[in-house]
Amino acid sequence: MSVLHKKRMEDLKVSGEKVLVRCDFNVPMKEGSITDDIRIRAALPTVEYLLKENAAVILMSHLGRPKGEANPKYSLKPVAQRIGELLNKQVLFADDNLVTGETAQQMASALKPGEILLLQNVRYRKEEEKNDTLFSKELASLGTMYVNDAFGTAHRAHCSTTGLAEYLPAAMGFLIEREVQFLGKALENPEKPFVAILGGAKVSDKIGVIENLMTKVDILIIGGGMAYTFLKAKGFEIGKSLLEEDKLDLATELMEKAAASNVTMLLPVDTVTADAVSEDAAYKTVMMENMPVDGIGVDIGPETINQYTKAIKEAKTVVWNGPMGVFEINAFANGTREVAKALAASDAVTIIGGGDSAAAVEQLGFAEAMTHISTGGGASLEFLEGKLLPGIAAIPEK
Ligand SMILES: Nc1ncnc2c1ncn2[C@@H]1O[C@H](COP(=O)(O)OP(=O)(O)O)[C@@H](O)[C@H]1O
Ligand SMILES: O=C(OP(=O)(O)O)[C@H](O)COP(=O)(O)O
Repeated sequence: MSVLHKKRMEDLKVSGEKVLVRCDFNVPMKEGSITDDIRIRAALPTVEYLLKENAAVILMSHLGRPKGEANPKYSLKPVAQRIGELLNKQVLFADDNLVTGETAQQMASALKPGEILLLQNVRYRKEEEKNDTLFSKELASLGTMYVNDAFGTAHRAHCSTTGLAEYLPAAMGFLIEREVQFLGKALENPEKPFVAILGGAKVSDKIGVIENLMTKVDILIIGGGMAYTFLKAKGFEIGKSLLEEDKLDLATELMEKAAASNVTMLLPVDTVTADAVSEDAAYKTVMMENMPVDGIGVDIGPETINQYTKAIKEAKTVVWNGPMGVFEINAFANGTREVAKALAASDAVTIIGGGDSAAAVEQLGFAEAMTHISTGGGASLEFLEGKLLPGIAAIPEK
C-alpha cells in the first residue's frame, strides 16, 4: 500500500477552515491518569501544522471500548489536558455524552482559527462502529474539512475513520503518512538482507504476517510462545509450553514453504523452561532436545540469542513484531531485551510493529535507536499481512 497519490494536508487549503482530525488517542490509563502518551505525542505534528496554517482544529478519537454508551471511565478529558500541556496551549474539551450534541455544536461553532477543541469519545455512540451514515453526517456538520491521522485505528471502518471522508474534503495526516512510508518501504522495496522477527503468544495471530513476509524476507526468525508449535511440529518435546495443536500441520507447511523459497527460518535451539509462568517460578535453561516433559518454555535461551543477534547484525532491514518470551516477568525478559539491544546497535532500517514489542522496546529504553516504532498494534499487523487498511483506503487520491 502506498500513500504517494493520497491527498496530503497541503492539498487542502486549510486556512480559515474548521478541520476535523481523527487521531488515535486510545492511550493506556490507570486510575484516570495517562500512563503512556506516545500516541498523543505522535499526533502533534499534524495538529501543529494545522494551527500554523491558521485552521481551527477539532480533534476526535476513541478511548477503550465503551460499547456505544457514555461512560466516564472512558472520557477523553485527561487527553485534552495532556495535549494542552504538550503544546503549552489551551485545549477546549466538549464534555458531551452525545459527542455531537448541543455542547459540541456550540463549541465547534464558536471555535476560531488557531484554537483546538477535543470532542468526547466517539465510541460513546453506538453508530460509530457501524459506520452509520447519520452519525458521519453529524460529525461532518461540526467542521468543514477532514484529516485522518489515526494510524492505530486505520484497520477499522468506522464513522470517524472512513465515513467522514465521504462528506468533507479529506486528506491524511503526517502520522499516517510516516507509518505507511516506513512499513510500506520495508514490504515493497527493502534493503537486503531483510530479516523479520516474529514472536508473541500465538501462531494463529501471526499466520497472515508469516505468509506475506515469507515472499519478501531472507531470514525469518521465530520466537515467543508461538515458536513451540513449530518446534513440536519438528518433533521436539515442548513440555507444557504454549501449543496450538490445530496449527501443527500449518507450521510444517510454513517450514516447507520457507525451505522451498530459500528463506532461512530460525527457530529456538535452547529455551528457558519454568515450572510456572510467575515471578516466583523455578527456571533453568536447556537445549531444546533436553526440554523436560513438565517444563514451560518462557523465553529463548543464550545460544538462540546468539544466532538471532548474528542474523540481525548482518541485516539491512529488520521488521520485528512480538516479544521473544514472557517479557512482563523480568527473569523471562532476556531474549526480548537482547533482541531489542541488537536492533538498537544495528545500522539497518529497524521497524517495530506496535503492541507488545513496541511497549517492550520503550520499557527497555531502546526507542530512540529504532528507525520507526509503529503506533498501531492491530493496524501494523494487518499492514504487514498485506491487507488494505480501510482508514487509508478512504482517503481520496490527489
Ligand atoms: N513463551 C511464551 N509463553 C507464553 N506467552 C508468551 C511467550 N512468549 C511471549 N508470550 C506473550 O505474548 C504476549 C504478546 O503477544 P502478542 O500480543 O502476540 O504480541 P504483539 O502485541 O507484539 O503482537 C506477551 O504478553 C507475552 O507475555
Ligand atoms: O489500541 C488499538 O489497537 P492495538 O492495541 O491493536 O494497537 C487501537 O486504538 C484500536 O482499538 P480497537 O481494537 O478497540 O479498535
